[in-house]
Amino acid sequence: MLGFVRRIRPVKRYIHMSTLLLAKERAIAVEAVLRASKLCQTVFQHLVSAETISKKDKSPVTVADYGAQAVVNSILHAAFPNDPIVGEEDSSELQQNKATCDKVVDLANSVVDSPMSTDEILKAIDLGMYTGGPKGRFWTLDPIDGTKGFLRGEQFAVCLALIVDGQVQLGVLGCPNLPVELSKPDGERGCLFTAVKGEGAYMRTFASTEERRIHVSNTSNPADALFCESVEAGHSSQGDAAKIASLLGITKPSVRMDSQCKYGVLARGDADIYLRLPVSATYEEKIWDHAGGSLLVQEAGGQTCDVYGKPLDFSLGRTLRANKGVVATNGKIHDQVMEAVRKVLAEKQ
Ligand SMILES: Nc1ncnc2c1ncn2[C@@H]1O[C@H](COP(=O)(O)O)[C@@H](OP(=O)(O)O)[C@H]1O
Ligand SMILES: [Mg+2]
Ligand SMILES: [Mg+2]
Ligand SMILES: [Mg+2]
Repeated sequence: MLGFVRRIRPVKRYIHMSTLLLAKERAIAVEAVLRASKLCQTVFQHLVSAETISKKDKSPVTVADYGAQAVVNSILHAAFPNDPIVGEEDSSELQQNKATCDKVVDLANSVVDSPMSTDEILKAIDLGMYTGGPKGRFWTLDPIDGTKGFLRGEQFAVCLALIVDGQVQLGVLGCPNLPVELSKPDGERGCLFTAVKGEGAYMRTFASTEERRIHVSNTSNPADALFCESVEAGHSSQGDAAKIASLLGITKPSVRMDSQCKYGVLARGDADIYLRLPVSATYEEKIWDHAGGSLLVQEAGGQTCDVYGKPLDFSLGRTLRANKGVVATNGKIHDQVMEAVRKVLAEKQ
């Protein structure tokens, strides 16, 4: 029994008034994601320098990854002690590095109400070692999705979702660097997306608790579509994406963006398609990279599936091993997009 988490005081609730289902889960998840997002912002301000970026030194993101996982897991465990967690990180490497570990402890304690010891923080991180699967309820956490974007000072997201009997029921994405309006990159940043299955998708800014319902775009001609894809060529085949775009008659360049922020911009209608096309035959997508984002797009009126048109299957453990890649659209152009995806993949056979 992890007695330490009882010391964390109940968190303030920000519940959308019409939310009936999973109200407590939603409120706790939002609070946990906001606190972890704050930790990530602190790390970026204090630990990321031009030198870090030029040397491809990943240590700041390592500190933020562990710190954010410790914070979210401890808040979840205090509120829902019986819920297992599938988290991306575990503490094994951290235990070998005292200097990094000390930084993680200080950071995590800067955003929780009651300080935790080193041992408590390591235990909180390792609450994330659950294997997932088809039965019961569990959370899945990506403490920083888009680690490369984080280091570049671009997009990243703290991503949390609740899965019950293999179905994603709740998703919360904290996107600290995402412009509130994509067309105003120098304007306000910091967006929090929330979706509960059957209850729609919502967005608020970090600065305000007021939520607004969001919807996918109305684009019905694929040629007019704006599509988004990863920045990293190793995560999604940009060549295949370009061929699919060309088949659809799309002439606008893609929006390249790290992390599940892509699902957020699609859900609020700023983009029409998100393509994630497999680069390697063996890579299995991780459930924490897609659970929250895919629910968000569906609840905003869009559609998601893999490159073969199969629904994403979150019931098989820590990865989406029955799926390959991801296609998400505003729904209205889904069939045309899938036809183009099939053609391009068939040409590769
Ligand atoms: N070969 C690969 N194909 C697809 N995704 C990959 C990959 N290697 C790593 N990733 C995942 O891509 C995620 C980032 O997605 P994106 O490219 O959309 O920003 C990473 O999440 P982390 O940054 O949390 O590790 C990682 O899990
Ligand atoms: Mg990730
Ligand atoms: Mg991550
Ligand atoms: Mg990672």
